[in-house]
Amino acid sequence: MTLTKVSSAKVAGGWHQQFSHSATSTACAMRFAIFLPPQAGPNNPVPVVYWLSGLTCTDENFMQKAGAFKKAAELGLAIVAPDTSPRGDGVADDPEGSYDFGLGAGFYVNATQQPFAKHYQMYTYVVEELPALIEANFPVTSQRAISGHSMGGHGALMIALRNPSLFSSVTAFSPIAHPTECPWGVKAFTGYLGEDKKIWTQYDSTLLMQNKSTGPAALVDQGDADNFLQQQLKPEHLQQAAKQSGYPLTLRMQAGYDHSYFFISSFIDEHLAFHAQRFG
Ligand SMILES: CC(=O)Oc1ccc2c(C)cc(=O)oc2c1
Repeated sequence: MTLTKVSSAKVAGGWHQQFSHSATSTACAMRFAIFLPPQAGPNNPVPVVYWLSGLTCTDENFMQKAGAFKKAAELGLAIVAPDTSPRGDGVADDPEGSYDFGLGAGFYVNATQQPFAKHYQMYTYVVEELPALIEANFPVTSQRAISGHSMGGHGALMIALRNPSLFSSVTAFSPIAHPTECPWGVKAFTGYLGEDKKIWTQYDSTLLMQNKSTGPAALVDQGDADNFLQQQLKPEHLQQAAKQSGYPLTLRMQAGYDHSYFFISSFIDEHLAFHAQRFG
């Protein structure tokens, strides 16, 4: 598999790089960003934290705004940030061009509906194709954790819950915690997965957590001044699910924080430390 280097810059003693490659799962060129800490090398492979971004984002938002590099360098963690949807000529978009469906809004599911099914296979891309590519081409171990924001927080929780042997821990900022019961989720799942709500359940963190008493340790931070909290995010549903099943979830309400990267940058060090502790 050929990787094309798009950019490279030294940061925090390590390297931030962007690559594009031809992806099989999404049948198009995909771009991702990677941070390699200074200690990563052929004789010292490091664990990887996968970061899933939110609506409208690309591989760039987290890398430019989260302020994660110094802590990741200190802890010896690589970070990989994929794009949030397939893109390019021939990739279907929302005919209305909205920000919450289509390009930049893949929701980390495998679409079954036309015209999205050909390219919108973000679940397989993130769970299978990207980690295989990263582990074949960079000095990393097969130890993985996953984290994300909003739509990406939904993706991180859902992917960790469905793949407990692949991810040792999961953290999320402001996740869309119960997508089958909020407007963003209902719109995306109807468009990508169709009307059958039974199919939706496999992609809903709250419904998955309700039925699991064990799995990757989970940490969720949610700002209480987030404009999307009540209508879209519903973290209390996730907490109730964890209470019901006994799942190891820590949900922290953070006073005064909103939905932005100011919030993420305030707590990202703690999320990286949470993952590092579970890598051991
Ligand atoms: C860079 C940035 O602020 O990203 C951002 C802004 C808003 C949202 C919303 C509203 C939802 C989401 O899933 O992600 C997201 C990301």
